[in-house]
Amino acid sequence: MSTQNMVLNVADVSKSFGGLKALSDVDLQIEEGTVHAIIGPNGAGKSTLLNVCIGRITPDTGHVIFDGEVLDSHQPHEINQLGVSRVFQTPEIFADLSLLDNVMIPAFARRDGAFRFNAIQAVSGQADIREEAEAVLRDVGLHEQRHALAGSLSRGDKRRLEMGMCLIQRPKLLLLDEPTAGMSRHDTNMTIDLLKRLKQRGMTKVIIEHDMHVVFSLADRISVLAQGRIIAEGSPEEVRADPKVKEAYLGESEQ
Ligand SMILES: Nc1ncnc2c1ncn2[C@@H]1O[C@H](COP(=O)(O)OP(=O)(O)OP(=O)(O)O)[C@@H](O)[C@H]1O
Repeated sequence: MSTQNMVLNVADVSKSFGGLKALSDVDLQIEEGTVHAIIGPNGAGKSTLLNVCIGRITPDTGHVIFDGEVLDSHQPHEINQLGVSRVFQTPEIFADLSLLDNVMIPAFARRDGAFRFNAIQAVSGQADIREEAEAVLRDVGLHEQRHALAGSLSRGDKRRLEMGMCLIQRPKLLLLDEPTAGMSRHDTNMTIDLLKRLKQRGMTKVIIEHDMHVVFSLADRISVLAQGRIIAEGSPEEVRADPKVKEAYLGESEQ
C-alpha cells in the first residue's frame, strides 16, 4: 500500500502489561479523509492502541508516525497540538462550566498553544471564538442547551459535547473510542449523521466501536484486532466475509 496519503502509520507496535501482551507487532495505516474502524472482542487491545496513538502509552517496540512526524518522544499535549484529537470512553468535560465555555476553552488552546482553565476570562469577550463555539454546538445538536452546566447533561449529550470540544480544535485526525456507548438508538443515529457530515468535510477518523450498525454505516475500512494482533483488514464487505473475523468476533452479532 502506498504511504503517500497516509495520515497515520502505526509500525510494528507491541505493548505488554506485565506478562500480558496487549499489542503484538501491530501495523496500521490510516488513509487521509477516510473513516477507519477498529473492531474486536473485549480485551483485544483497541483502547491500548488508541492510547499509543495519542502518547498516553509508550509502546515497548515500534513507532507511530503522524503526518510524517515520528511521535515516539512526544507528550500527549504535543500530539494534540499536531492535530490529533480524541473522544474518550468517559467524557472529559468541565462539569461546572456551561456548554459554551467547555467548547471555547479548547478553541483558546488551539490558538495559543496552551490548555488553560482560566482561558474563559480571556476568551469570553472574543466574538469570533464564541461564534465558532456556537456553530460547533449546533453541529453536535446541543445549541439549545448552550448555557446549561455541562455536568447536568445526559451521558450521551456529554459525549457529544466532548466531540464538540474536539471539533473546535479542527483536528487533522479524530480518534473516537466507542462514541455511541451508552446512547439511545435516537442519539446513536444523530451521532452517525454528525460523523457522516464530518466525513463530507474530509476529516480523517479512527473509530473504535462495538455497535456493528455504527461500524457498517460509517467505515470505509475496518481493521480487526484479536488478542493484540490485527487478524484482518479491508473494506466492510471484505471483513464481513472473512471467516477469521466471523470466528473471532462477528459470528454471534451477525447471525
Ligand atoms: N494499564 C493496564 N495495566 C494492565 N493491563 C492492562 C492495562 N490496560 C489494558 N490492559 C489489559 O490489556 C488488554 C487489552 O485491553 P484494552 O482495554 O486495550 O482492550 P479493548 O479491546 O479496548 O477492550 P474493550 O473492548 O473491553 O474496551 C486487556 O487484557 C486489559 O486487561
